[in-house]
Amino acid sequence: MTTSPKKIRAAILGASGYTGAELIRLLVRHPHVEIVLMTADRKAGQSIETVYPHLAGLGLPDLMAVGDVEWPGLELDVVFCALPHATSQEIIKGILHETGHGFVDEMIIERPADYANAIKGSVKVVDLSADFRLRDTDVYTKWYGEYHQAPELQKEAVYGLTEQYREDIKNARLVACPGCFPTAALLTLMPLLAAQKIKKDGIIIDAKTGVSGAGRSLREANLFTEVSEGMHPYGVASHRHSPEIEQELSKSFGEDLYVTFTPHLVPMNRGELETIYVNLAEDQTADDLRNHLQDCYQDEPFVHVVEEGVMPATRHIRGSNLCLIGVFADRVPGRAILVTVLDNLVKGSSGQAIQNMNLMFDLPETLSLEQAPLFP
Ligand SMILES: NC(=O)C1=CN([C@@H]2O[C@H](COP(=O)(O)OP(=O)(O)OC[C@H]3O[C@@H](n4cnc5c(N)ncnc54)[C@H](OP(=O)(O)O)[C@@H]3O)[C@@H](O)[C@H]2O)C=CC1
Ligand SMILES: CC(=O)N[C@@H](CCC(=O)OP(=O)(O)O)C(=O)O
Repeated sequence: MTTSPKKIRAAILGASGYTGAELIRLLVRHPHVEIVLMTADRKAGQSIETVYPHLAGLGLPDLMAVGDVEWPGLELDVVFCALPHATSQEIIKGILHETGHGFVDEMIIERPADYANAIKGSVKVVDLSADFRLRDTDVYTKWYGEYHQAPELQKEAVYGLTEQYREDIKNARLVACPGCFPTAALLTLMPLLAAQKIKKDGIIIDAKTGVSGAGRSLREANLFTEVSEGMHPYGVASHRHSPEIEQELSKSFGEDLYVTFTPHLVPMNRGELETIYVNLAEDQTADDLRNHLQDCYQDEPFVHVVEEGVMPATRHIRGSNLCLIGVFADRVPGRAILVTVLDNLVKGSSGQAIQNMNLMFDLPETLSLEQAPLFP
């Protein structure tokens, strides 16, 4: 007689948000995961089908306020944190505190007993927010405008760009999933810079994103009337993803570098497209870049380099964990243009988070992420 293995007990903090809903959509098909806790803020107390009728009939727990959670007895194995940045760090600090590896600071953890015995020593945290992505505390303060509440964990966290940091992610207890724009930019540029196929100077990342990237909170700037039938840049020369992209690219290249990064909001629900302009290194051609990227990603389940002449588009990745990369020669000598697409709510956040969780639990990386994109 075979016994079925015990399921991974998962919590989704911020389950009523866009990335939270996407975690639910994907995880309910995961053969080894059971969602035992879901939290919300304004929506606390409601059932998930009230908030999201598309998630009806799945037998999920109701949404709770974080402060009302009876942590003891939950015996969580993994916590997905899909909360706004700055909110995540305090809660994660509290959760990891009681594992015996945490860093005690009674001034900051006001009610550590709330978490006492709730969490097993082996609990793992997958954070979707920006709180643990930047290594340097001062850089975090500069770009996010506040002091970090858990600087030790900031140093400990593993940057969750799966294809680059797979081995570190497997052994991590806290993974900081990259932002959606950095995911596309880094998957495209890190292998090229590491192999010195492109120059470090003059990299331009022109990004377009769907409106769900801004989250579900009501913001004037995201009203239908503000967004439909037009497009506009935002965060020009000041977007928080610039230092995140530079941190990782500098590591790949081995020297500090800067990028010009400009995101644009376009009237679609989800999806992201980056057109990236680079200067080729000596003796390199666009074909060399394509061949190199194809070699790097040939065994990857989710990152694909399209054949010459094929144009990646957001409709090719919608609802999937795919990232597609196209490489084109510029007519300006010595330059190339790369086009990268992914779904901000899947590979750009929740899908990548689950990919990382699979690694952290020694499971096949593709579990619950295999579905093809929704097309047309
Ligand atoms: N959207 C995207 O494409 C991406 C988002 N991310 C990051 O993921 C995280 C979640 O984003 P997203 O899902 O878009 O955001 P949403 O605004 O859609 O959802 C935020 C969630 O957090 C809850 N929440 C808000 N404030 C608090 C609080 N003070 N305490 C406890 N819970 C709170 C909300 O509850 P309620 O609804 O009840 O108010 C909701 O469940 C963010 O850090 C974001 O930057 C990363 C990559 C891509
Ligand atoms: C349309 C829109 O606003 N998109 C968000 C990107 C979402 C994301 O990845 O943000 P975090 O770094 O906070 O996780 C933005 O540009 O800030």
